[in-house]
Parts: sequence; C-alpha cells; structure tokens
Amino acid sequence: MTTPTALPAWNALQAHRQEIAGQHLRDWFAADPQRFQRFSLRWGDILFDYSKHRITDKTLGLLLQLAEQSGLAARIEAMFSGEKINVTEDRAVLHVALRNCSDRPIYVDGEDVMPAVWRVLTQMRRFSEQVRGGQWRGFTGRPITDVVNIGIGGSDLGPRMVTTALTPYHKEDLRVHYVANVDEADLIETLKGLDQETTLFLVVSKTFTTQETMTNARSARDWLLTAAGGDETAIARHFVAVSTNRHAVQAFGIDPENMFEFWDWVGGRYSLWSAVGLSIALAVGMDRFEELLQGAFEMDEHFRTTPFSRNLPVLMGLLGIWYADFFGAESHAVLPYDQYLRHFPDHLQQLDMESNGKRVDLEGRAVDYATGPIVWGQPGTNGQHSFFQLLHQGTHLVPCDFLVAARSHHELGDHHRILVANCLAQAEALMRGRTFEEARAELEAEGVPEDRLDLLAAAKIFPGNRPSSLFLYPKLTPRILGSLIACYEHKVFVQGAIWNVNSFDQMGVELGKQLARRILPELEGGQIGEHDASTRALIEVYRHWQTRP
Ligand SMILES: O=P(O)(O)OC[C@H]1O[C@H](O)[C@H](O)[C@@H](O)[C@@H]1O
Repeated sequence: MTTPTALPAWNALQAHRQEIAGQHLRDWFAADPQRFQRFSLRWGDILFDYSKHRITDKTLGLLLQLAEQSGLAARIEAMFSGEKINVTEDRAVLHVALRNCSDRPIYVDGEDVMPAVWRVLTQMRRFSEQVRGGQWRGFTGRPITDVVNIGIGGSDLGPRMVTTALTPYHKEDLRVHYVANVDEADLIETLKGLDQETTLFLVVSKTFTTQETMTNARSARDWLLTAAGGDETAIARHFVAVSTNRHAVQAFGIDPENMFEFWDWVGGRYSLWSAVGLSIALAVGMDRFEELLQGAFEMDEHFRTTPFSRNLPVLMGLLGIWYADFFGAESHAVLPYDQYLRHFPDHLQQLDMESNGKRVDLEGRAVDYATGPIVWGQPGTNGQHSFFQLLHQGTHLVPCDFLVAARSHHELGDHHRILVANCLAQAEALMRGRTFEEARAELEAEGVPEDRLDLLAAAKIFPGNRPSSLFLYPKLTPRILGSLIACYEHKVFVQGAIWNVNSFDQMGVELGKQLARRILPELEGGQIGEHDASTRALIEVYRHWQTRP
C-alpha cells in the first residue's frame, strides 16, 4: 500500500493549494451562478450542499484522483466482501452485514454470516415485543417501566445517541436510561426514583470484561438483590446481556437464554446496528429499529456502487483530507441544528477519533502527514452563543458540518423556522464574511462617531472563506438517521483508506487501562511500585486524605 504523500495527486494538490491561496469563496459564488448545482448532491431525501467549500472543479478532480490512486475502490470491495482488513486484530469489518437488507450472502472464513444476523434480529424482536407489551414481568410479576443500558464507549454512545434522536417515536410508559461512567454518581443518580421490581438492566459489552461496565453491573445486581431479599432467581427477570463473550456472561450469572450475541467482526463503535442497539429497539420498537437499518443499508449500497464523483461519503472524506492535510486544519465541528441530535457529536467523536486517531500506517511506519481530526460540536443554536466567535473570527480554520431538518416533529409557533434561519445564516456568514469597508459603512449608517469607526470596523471584520457542508432533509426519521450515521461511518472509512491507517483497532486506549490496574491496589493501601515522582506523590496524597475525617 502506498503512502498517500507519494501519490502524484498529493503533490498536485499541494501545488493547487498554493494556486488558490488568495481566492475567496464569495467571489467564486459571484462568478458562478451554477456553483450550488455543481457542488451539491441530492441523494434520496438527503440534500448535501458542499458548495461552501474551498474547492473548484480542479480541486475536486485532484481529490478524486487521490481517491483513485490510493486504491480506495479495492478497499471498499475488501470491506464488503468480508476480508480481514482489520490487520492488527486479524478480523473482518462487517457492520454492513448487520443491516444487509438484500439477499446477498456475506462470508467470513467461508461461512455466510447472514443467518446468524437474522437469528439475533428475530430474538430482539421477540424480546422487545414482550417487554413493550408488558408480558415480560419482573420478579414480583409487574411489567417493566424502566430500562437501564449499562455499557461504555461503543456500547453506550451509539445507542444513547440514536435513542435520544428518536425520542418522538418512544413508547411513553417505557423509559430508557444509560449508565456508562464508573463514577458511582452515574449509577446512583440514574437509579434514584427507579423501582427494582420494574427495572430491566441491559449489560452491554463486546468483551464483557470492561472494568467500568462490570463494576456498574455488579452494583446494579446488588441493588436488585437488596429488594429481592437476596433471591438470585430474580436476576433472570431483570438482567440481559449483549456480548460476544458467552463464557463471561455466564460467569457473571446471567442466563445464556437472556444473552444477545454479536461477533468479533463488529467493531464497538460500529455496533449500534447489532444487538448493542437493543435499548433502541425497546424504546422505539423493532419496526422502527429495522427502518434505521434500512436507511443505513441504502447508504451502504450508495457507497458501494456510486462513482466517486457523486458518492456522498467519498466526497465528505475527501473534503476532510483537503483541510486536514493541505490547510493544516486540526479539528472538525459537527453542528446539528436539532435538539434530538444533541448526542451526535459525542458518537462521532468515538467513531472518528478512535478510528482514525492513528500515527502509524498499515505497514507500521510512523506517518508524516495529518490523520484524523479532533471532532467536536454542539447542537445549534446553543453553540452560536459560545464558541461560534472562534469559528468566525478566531485564528483557526475549522471546517463545519451543519445538519438540519426542514420539518420538526412538533408545531410550536415559529420555533423551527427560527432554528433553520439561524443554521443557514451561520453557514452563509462563515462563507461570505464581512469586509472592513462593509463593516465601516454599517457603522457609519448607525451614526458611530468618526473617531471610533476604524477601530470598531476592524473588530467587526469577518474574514469569511470558512468552509462548511450542510445536510438538509425533510424530517429526522429512523430511516434518514440510519443513512446519516452510515454516511459518517463510510466517510471515516474513506479517510482511513487514503491515510493508509487501520481504522478498526484502538490500541491507544490500552496503556491507561493497564496502568489503572496497577494503581488500583496501591490506592487501596498496597505497596506503591515504580512510578514517576508525580504519580507517586498523587497516590500518597490520595491515601493520606482517605484517613482524614
Ligand atoms: O463493549 P466493550 O467491550 O465493553 O468495550 C467498550 C469500549 O471500550 C474500549 O476501551 C474501546 O476503546 C471501545 O472501542 C469500546 O467501545
């Protein structure tokens, strides 16, 4: 596999970057009435506007060449056909199989995985219908009113984000909660007001060894048993597990009958489509969950079969590379103008940063180009009243993604119109900016005294030329949401393929875990082992403060 910087298109892009250095998006728009038509894409019910990017036809041509030269097409084919592209863990990467709504078989090691996928989907349907229909009863015979998903990382963020996004579709008398943090405050605050007799726990962990999840699950089990008078048979009515590790599930005391399986070819941050999404199915019902899968499947088909020049995730991926590697942009903001998508940036942080936050390539060589960006964001309009200042006038270039629905799930005065107006206005302002002359003229018209005009006008300059994409769709339905999430997954794939990194392992999370295992007994009073002076002193002070009243 070639390092991207050695590809002819990479050098050409570097030269081209210099070529367009002094040029401004507002002039490009003024000179070309067709700019929006040329740089936007209508895919089903999703409109993707990428005309407010620092690109010309030539830029796009070169970026597409980069994709071709890097062998992206073969990489896509390798993923969809079950090749073990996660080379360090020697695993296939097949979240696409979880939403394969076609009758195409998908093979891993010569075995079609689809029958197992369908079996678990059927199990999820049966179980969620029982719980939602009130037939599944707690240990005293009462129906379930509250579901608590215990999991962290991919076993939390995806399901939490989707469940929140689909709030308008929830069954009203079944509440779904999420506990992730090992900080006891998370579990304690969640359990406040819940009733042991009517609470169902989903212990969700791919490995079933994650310290935070196991600790929370044990405390939840104790909480249940206190109310059940220590009767362990109650556990079967109140605990189900979602995992790849049957053995550990049994060892924890959860009946294998109550286990929902998934497989090592599903990465944690790509797992919401599997039984890891059980909390989603409980909240919105299995029909809606399957609509979510359908939306993702449609995006998969688009990604797999559409020429790169009209391929949504490919375009997104290439635009990200353009800024990360040729403009030095270090971060990427995701700004959903949708309160229900408030956890979308959190999910994308894990998806993108755990996938492409890598410093060695597929051959183990340290890379000398930028890889995955720092992803961050908040729902609009809230962000406008805090960090948008920096987006507009700061010294950093931050490419932004705006997401907004044309219609709300509610009708309340002109709220939604105001929301949309703000979203479009922010993208426009970032792009066009405001010149010194414009600012000065406005101030003059407002009657600002002559001696303050220059100073104020200087402060009111917006350089503009700041890039953004915008997704517009009719309404946030399960299907649209499925397509959007899958689109971001594939965008991450495209970038990882071009950067020549393994987007599917996460070695960077291990070292801290190992050291925490060493430090834990030292905090409990054991002998303090080898540490740097800082860590040792912190352990000592911690221990000292345990003895203070
Ligand atoms: O699902 P689990 O095995 O409990 O893993 C939960 C999370 O923890 C790990 O540290 C990984 O970094 C994540 O990718 C994973 O999603």
